[in-house]
Amino acid sequence: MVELARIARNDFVIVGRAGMDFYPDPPGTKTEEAEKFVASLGGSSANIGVAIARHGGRAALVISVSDDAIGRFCLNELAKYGVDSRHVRSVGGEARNSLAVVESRVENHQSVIYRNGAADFQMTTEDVAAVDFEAYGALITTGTVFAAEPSRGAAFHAFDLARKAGLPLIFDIDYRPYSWPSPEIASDVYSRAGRLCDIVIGNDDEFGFMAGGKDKGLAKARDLARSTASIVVYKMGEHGAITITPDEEFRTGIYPVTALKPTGAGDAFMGGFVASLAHGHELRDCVLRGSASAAIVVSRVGCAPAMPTTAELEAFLADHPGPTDS
Ligand SMILES: Nc1ncnc2c1ncn2[C@@H]1O[C@H](COP(=O)(O)OP(=O)(O)O)[C@@H](O)[C@H]1O
Ligand SMILES: O=C(O)C[C@@H](O)[C@H](O)C(=O)COP(=O)(O)O
Repeated sequence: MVELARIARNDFVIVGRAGMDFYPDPPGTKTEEAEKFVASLGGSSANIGVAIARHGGRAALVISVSDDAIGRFCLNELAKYGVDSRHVRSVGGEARNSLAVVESRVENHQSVIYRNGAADFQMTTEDVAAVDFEAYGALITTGTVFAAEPSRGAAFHAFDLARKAGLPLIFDIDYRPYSWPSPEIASDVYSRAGRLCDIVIGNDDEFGFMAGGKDKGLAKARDLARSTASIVVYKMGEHGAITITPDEEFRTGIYPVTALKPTGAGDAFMGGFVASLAHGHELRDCVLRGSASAAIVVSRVGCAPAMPTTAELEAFLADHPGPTDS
């Protein structure tokens, strides 16, 4: 385990992906009936980068995007949000950027994600070797990066280099079943990656996949906190979260809101959580501020554009009657 204090630098390097999201417009429209779509930046790692930037932190993405109009859209959007793209490589050939069509509705919600020949899987060990990890306060990885080569090897190489540079490793399990060759490989690779990390965050389904069965997910989370991780957050959507450290375990509730859609919650949670750690809040407050950030995002259209600033988060916390009992 490394010192988590370095997170206070509030300067994060994020290994993962950026994509384009399409939202059927107006909110509530079903995709199959849509005539108009609003486009915004997506991809869970990019969403986390935006969340951190909105909270006043610095975020740099280590990713590859397609060398075409969609990849350039992602680069333009990253610049607009103040997310550093100096480590982004554009890849040519047949690789295509991740594209998500995400409905702004809760009932019968549909998200369709196109990841055929995904450009982000083209990230190489050379790409990560070019990063000066010493310059950052912590590394964040979203787990889909481990689903295929060469990005799997590249992400493990980034772990090695970041660890040598003394960075805490923060892992969002981010399980996208369709990106993996099989659930067994996902479970093996996730377990290997999870054991290397200091902070592991995922929802109940994701820990279940890591453990090889939903009923074993919480035990897996506890096992990580007992053996290798300093903080594990086991999220349960509308049922809140269980936070586990080597010394304690506590439950937290959610901030009820009128949700417009279920997506983006995990990315907002991660951004709000790490930003709060960087600002020196107590662990329980970090979890609650992550949860409140997620509540704000599910009540707005989009994921990246919905991420709250710290001022918006403070205003939300001041107005809201408080989290549900856990
Ligand atoms: N409908 C909701 N209303 C308020 N908060 C929510 C809602 N859904 C999720 N959250 C918050 O977001 C956090 C992360 O949600 P979760 O669904 O577990 O993430 P993921 O996007 O990774 O599936 C939860 O722990 C909770 O605090
Ligand atoms: O991460 C993706 O590839 C999908 C995103 O582009 C999209 O913004 C989204 O739906 C994020 O929400 P999540 O699925 O709850 O992470």
